[in-house]
Amino acid sequence: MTDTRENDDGMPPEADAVTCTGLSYAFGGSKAVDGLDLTVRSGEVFGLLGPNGAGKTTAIRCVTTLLPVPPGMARVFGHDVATDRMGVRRLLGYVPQQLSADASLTGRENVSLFARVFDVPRRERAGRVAQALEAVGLADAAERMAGTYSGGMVRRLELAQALVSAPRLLILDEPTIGLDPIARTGVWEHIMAVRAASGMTVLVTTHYMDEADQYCDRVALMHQGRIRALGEPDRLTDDLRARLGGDSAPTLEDVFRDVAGSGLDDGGEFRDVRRTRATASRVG
Ligand SMILES: Nc1ncnc2c1ncn2[C@@H]1O[C@H](COP(=O)(O)OP(=O)(O)OP(=O)(O)O)[C@@H](O)[C@H]1O
Repeated sequence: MTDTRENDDGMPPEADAVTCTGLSYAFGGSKAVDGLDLTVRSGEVFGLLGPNGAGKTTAIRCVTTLLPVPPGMARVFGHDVATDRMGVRRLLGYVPQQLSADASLTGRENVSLFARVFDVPRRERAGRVAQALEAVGLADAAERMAGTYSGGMVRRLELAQALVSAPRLLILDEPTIGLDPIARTGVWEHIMAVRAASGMTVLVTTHYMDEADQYCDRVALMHQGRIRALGEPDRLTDDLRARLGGDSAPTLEDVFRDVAGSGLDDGGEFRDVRRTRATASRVG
């Protein structure tokens, strides 16, 4: 029997979270995103991977409505980003690379600010703010100024800001850049716990291949504005292993080097973090 139920946004429940069809964006004459075809399924953790300059942030900014694209190129749960910007924005939580936490406010005040900006109903605000802080492990630090937080705590605070509007799609642009390995694991553990509890879809950009391998259901490998490979991390590495033969044990980074070819070095190394966020020092 056909399922005729609709969500609050009037879309059928099975609509994919993100659909990009020939998504392109140019700065002047230079194409940053060049014909991206991509589907992020509802409920999955999807990683958009690539070195500096691959076009990840530009693609994300098109999907979040921050950069204008023509109709038909990108949809969020069926809403066209060009013709239904508010419909799209209501469904999104977005954590950009740039800092969004205010050092002179407490953790709770920072999240409350977002609750007001995102129009969380007044009577629900305090509860939702507390819930978001709890979800990222900051309940005990909620009354401290954000300027006293570590880099990992600031990143989790930004996650709480995005979660307070209970988005169906959480978009994170390089959520762990500039953090030490322990803080990176902490951020991911909270992302995965929230996703497990809420079933929300997560779209994340990263150039840390190991994180994508560990946490993403599917990944797209992006280079010079185009997707070079797409699939489950294990499937991508298995395919390369089958091609290489012998005792090879390729990683996702090997898959990337294989599909990107020699052009990879033109676009920067994965570990060449040009714009390390240095979160703690900048917010303090
Ligand atoms: N505002 C802008 N004006 C001009 N060119 C830009 C602008 N933003 C990005 N670009 C260019 O577009 C291309 C893609 O950049 P983008 O930031 O999307 O890549 P990225 O994969 O997110 O890399 P990074 O991890 O460094 O942010 C790069 O060549 C970049 O120099």
